[in-house]
Amino acid sequence: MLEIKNLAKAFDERVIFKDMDLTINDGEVLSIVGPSGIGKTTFLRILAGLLPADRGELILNNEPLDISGDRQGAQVGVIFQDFNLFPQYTVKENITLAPQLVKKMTKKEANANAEELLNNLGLAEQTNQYPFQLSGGQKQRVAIARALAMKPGILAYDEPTSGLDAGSTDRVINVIQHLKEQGVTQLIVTHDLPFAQAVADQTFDFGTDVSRGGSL
Ligand SMILES: Nc1ncnc2c1ncn2[C@@H]1O[C@H](COP(=O)(O)OP(=O)(O)OP(=O)(O)O)[C@@H](O)[C@H]1O
Repeated sequence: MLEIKNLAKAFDERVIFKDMDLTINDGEVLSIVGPSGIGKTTFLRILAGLLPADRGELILNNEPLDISGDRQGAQVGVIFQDFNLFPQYTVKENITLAPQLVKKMTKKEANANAEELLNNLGLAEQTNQYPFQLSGGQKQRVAIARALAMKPGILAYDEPTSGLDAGSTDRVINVIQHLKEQGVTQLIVTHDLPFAQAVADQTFDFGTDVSRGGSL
């Protein structure tokens, strides 16, 4: 379960959002919608531990997450729009490197874990390929597998259907539903309202469900 309490962020005195309260239960899919420039990516970067919040709490499975913008650990898995795969490594290496370095998994454990994830995500044939050899949808699923390999408490996506055709969007919906059945808690930032309606148990409107303006 992720609990967000009284979270606030300003850039140079300009309050992007404040009084943000939200709870996502285990295995739930939450979509975050709202107009361009309203603060969705800023929130995602705070959740990912890449940007500091000015106040508030993030509590994942009863453990407080650091909100200083310098978090260690991989409690939140994020799939960014450009996927950030390592171009010089194969699909399997992309998925097994961090678990060995950060989670201290043995190579054997990391490989077994990667193979299971690749099978589940329909990527078995791509195991030894490099990112440049993959389609956009395949790259995205590798990014999902890489995030899941770190066994995060929550998986978050930034605009996962942007640039995808209808068939690929359906595939993303299937992957999210499959992970939901396995109990993975997921948060999705999206502009795509039909997609949000198709996958989400709960929708948070960043335009209306947080306060902004004034001072912190
Ligand atoms: N590092 C920064 N310094 C100052 N202002 C910033 C910074 N990052 C974002 N902003 C501002 O914060 C506001 C929210 O931006 P953000 O990218 O979070 O919006 P968004 O809802 O994700 O938009 P979009 O849907 O277009 O991606 C914008 O006005 C943006 O200009």
